[in-house]
Amino acid sequence: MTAALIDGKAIAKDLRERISGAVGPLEAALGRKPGLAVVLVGEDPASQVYVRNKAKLTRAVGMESFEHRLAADTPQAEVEALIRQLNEDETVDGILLQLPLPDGLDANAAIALIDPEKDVDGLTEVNAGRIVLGKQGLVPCTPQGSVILAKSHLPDLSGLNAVVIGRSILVGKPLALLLQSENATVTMAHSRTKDLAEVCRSADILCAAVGRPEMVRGDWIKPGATIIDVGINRIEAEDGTAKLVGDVAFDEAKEVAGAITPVPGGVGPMTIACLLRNTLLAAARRAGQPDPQGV
Ligand SMILES: Nc1nc(=O)c2c([nH]1)NC[C@@H]1CN(c3ccc(C(=O)N[C@@H](CCC(=O)O)C(=O)O)cc3)C=[N+]21
Ligand SMILES: [Mg+2]
Repeated sequence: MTAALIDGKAIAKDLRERISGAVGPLEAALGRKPGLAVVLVGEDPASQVYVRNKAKLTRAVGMESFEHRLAADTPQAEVEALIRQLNEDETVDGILLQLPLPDGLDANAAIALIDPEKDVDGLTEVNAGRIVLGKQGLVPCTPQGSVILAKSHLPDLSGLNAVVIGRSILVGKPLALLLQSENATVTMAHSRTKDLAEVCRSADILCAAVGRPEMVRGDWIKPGATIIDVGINRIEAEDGTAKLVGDVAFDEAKEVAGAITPVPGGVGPMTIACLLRNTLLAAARRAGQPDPQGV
């Protein structure tokens, strides 16, 4: 058996095109483009690539991109002053503080300052609380993208067994809640879970978000299951070059699963598309406009 490939790159492109179509009418209503501010502290090369891609795709859908690059030794007070300034800036609809921050900086204290209506990463207590309460808010991008990919193959998740490995604040925890709100029966597994392989074998939908290269093996997978691989791990290939792999051993998994997301080209591109979607929603809501439809 060979699994169907869930093409995150194509699904993300399609979502960005629909976002792009909604930006024009919103721009007319606002009298300006929706704006996304990205704050990058320090010089982590992987973060720099990611921030550059985001800025390019933000402009490609017709939004304004504001980039703020601060030195790795920037004092906490200066990071916080920038966030306060972006909160006040009417042309900024979304604020993304690129994580992790360099050592010595307190990410939680900085995130807590972000205006929840501009919190396009969905990391503030207000937006986390809204997910728990089932209220409308801004949902973290990677979990949102993961659910869109799962539903692209399985439109109705109702009654299915979903297993999420990983319980991070950015991904695992909100992903489990979103799957539950789709009426899946959700198990939140993690590094201390007993008989993890056996738990995974119960999954109709298996989401791996642990950050361990190829940890999930083929024999952990129920035949026909849908696999959402959230991991993006940079490892050294046999020939010494760098390559990206997920948290799932793809070549083994594809022989057993019904459908699987590749890495790269799976959840990663969806994360960025959902960030743009959140920026669009934040811009509309801040202006008292209805949520754009069809995105
Ligand atoms: N506050 C915050 N929010 C984030 O969402 C956030 C963050 N900080 N810090 C860093 C991580 C990383 N991240 C990625 C998103 C997309 C790809 C992506 O599109 N990857 C491509 C491959 C890119 C390549 O080739 O390197 C893919 O999977 O196909 C990767 C990584 C978001 N992050
Ligand atoms: Mg864990």
